[in-house]
Amino acid sequence: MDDRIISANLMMEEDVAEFSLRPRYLAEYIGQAQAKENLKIYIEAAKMRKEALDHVLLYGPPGLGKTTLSNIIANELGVNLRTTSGPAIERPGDLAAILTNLQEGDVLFIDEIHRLHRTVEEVLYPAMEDYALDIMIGKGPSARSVRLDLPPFTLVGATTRVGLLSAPLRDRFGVVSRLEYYTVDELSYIVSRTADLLQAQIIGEASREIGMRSRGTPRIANRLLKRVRDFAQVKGDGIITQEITHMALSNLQVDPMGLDEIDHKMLRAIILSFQGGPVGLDTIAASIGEESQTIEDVYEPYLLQIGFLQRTPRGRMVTENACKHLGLPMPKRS
Ligand SMILES: Nc1ncnc2c1ncn2[C@@H]1O[C@H](COP(=O)(O)OP(=O)(O)OP(=O)(O)O)[C@@H](O)[C@H]1O
Ligand SMILES: [Mg+2]
Repeated sequence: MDDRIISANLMMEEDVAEFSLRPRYLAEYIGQAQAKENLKIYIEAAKMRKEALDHVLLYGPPGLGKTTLSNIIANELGVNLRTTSGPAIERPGDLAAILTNLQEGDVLFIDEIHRLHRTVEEVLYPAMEDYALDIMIGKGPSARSVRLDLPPFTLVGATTRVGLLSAPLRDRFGVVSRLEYYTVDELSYIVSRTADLLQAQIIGEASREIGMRSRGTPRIANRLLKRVRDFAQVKGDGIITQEITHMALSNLQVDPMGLDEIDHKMLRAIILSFQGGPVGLDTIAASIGEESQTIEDVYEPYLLQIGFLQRTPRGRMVTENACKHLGLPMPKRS
């Protein structure tokens, strides 16, 4: 797990604190209008029919609110939530134990569902489709399969890498929602809301400033707010002003677009060493001493989103906007 201030990944000590900042109902959940509207209807319909909600797959970059939304789904349905994750379920029997303990209508949340073991995944197919569990009794030629009924339940799966999901698993979700990066307005609102919960005083411009530098990601917004609050307490009178925010964020080396040294290093390398690209991901990774996978999952998505980077069949290319932002001339390509 990386420890950049602008990492969208959850840091260890945030785990507990994050819990209390999580919105608990759809009405408190900011942004993601599309996903929210649809879910609201499906939840209401399921409740009217007194049926389990159809299985829901949530996907999108880290820190956008997948775990939060799964909690909300259970709350709105008024059912129990059982939480686990792909890598935590080691054997088919582990999943069978979880499934047989569910009560009617419950939500089972499987985080990082793309990391489920194949053998475990196969238990899930009949469970999702027919609310049934096929178990083998005996060994060798006398082995036979017995089918157990499960209570109707809702599987909520979350993943940052939907491309790694097998087709049979993906096809068994009735509702598939992609979470999008948040707008600056939405993030500013989230920052104000979190400040309220933390009983910190923040002025509107400061919320906006933090919103702008949060890479479209609520988790980053909340983290930056907490660090800025520290600065306000020590260097100011506790009130989070725009001035304090500027000072704190430049100390944290988060630039006005929310980019940090590693983003800078990567963009500069592409511009200065590779004429702006196209250049392969592995080559970029080697030249800045990072792993390709990390670049692809963590750094690159936001740079693509803001149009600083382009993916082409021959590799990554920087854009004119990226050069402008870094104050470098756009390289001439031969
Ligand atoms: N729509 C939202 N409104 C307000 N706060 C939000 C919203 N979405 C997320 N947050 C806040 O952002 C933080 C991160 O959200 P969450 O843990 O749900 O992200 P995630 O998508 O599950 O991330 P990961 O992929 O790392 O598991 C939470 O603390 C939550 O308070
Ligand atoms: Mg999560």
